[in-house]
Amino acid sequence: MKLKVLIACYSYSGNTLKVAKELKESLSADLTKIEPVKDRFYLLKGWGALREQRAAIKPCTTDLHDYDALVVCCPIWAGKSPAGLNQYLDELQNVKGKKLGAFVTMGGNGNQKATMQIREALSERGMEFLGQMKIASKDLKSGAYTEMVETFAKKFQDS
Ligand SMILES: Cc1cc2nc3c(=O)[nH]c(=O)nc-3n(C[C@H](O)[C@H](O)[C@H](O)COP(=O)(O)O)c2cc1C
Repeated sequence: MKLKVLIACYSYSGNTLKVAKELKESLSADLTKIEPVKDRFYLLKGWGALREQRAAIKPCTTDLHDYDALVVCCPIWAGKSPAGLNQYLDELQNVKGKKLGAFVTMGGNGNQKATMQIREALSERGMEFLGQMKIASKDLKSGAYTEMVETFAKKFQDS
């Protein structure tokens, strides 16, 4: 069965959005952009993420009523997910019983907690976690991310 997938993408400088657009093509998915109402200075971005804060976001698709699956994606900030992304997770509706995936883009290759944060927050609300992907800047530069996207997409094609 072909899943109807929503990709919810937070991207500050475009890396995550670039990957999200490729996944969108691969899955014929819809894409909604998560954008903060206010931009914050670099250090406050990191601090908000580190402290698992919330930050107001502009209207976007938060109701999963018409979807079978959700892929949440964002950059890593201070090892974690941006405050606006955390806010988005809180605002999601009709998540129970739906499939979930998460991916992050990041400068380095560290032990990043963001995909776990997304998984935990939404598994608690009854979503079924299908998989994750972590894309480093070097994967974006070399083009290796394309194959990673195809492998990740398969989890949503075969369900
Ligand atoms: C405030 C801030 C904090 C960051 N913290 C990390 C980090 O802890 N680890 C890491 O690997 N990259 C970190 N980065 C780099 C971004 O995760 C990386 O460049 C990402 O691909 C950006 O995605 P975007 O272009 O979609 O915003 C940070 C970037 C910013 C702006």
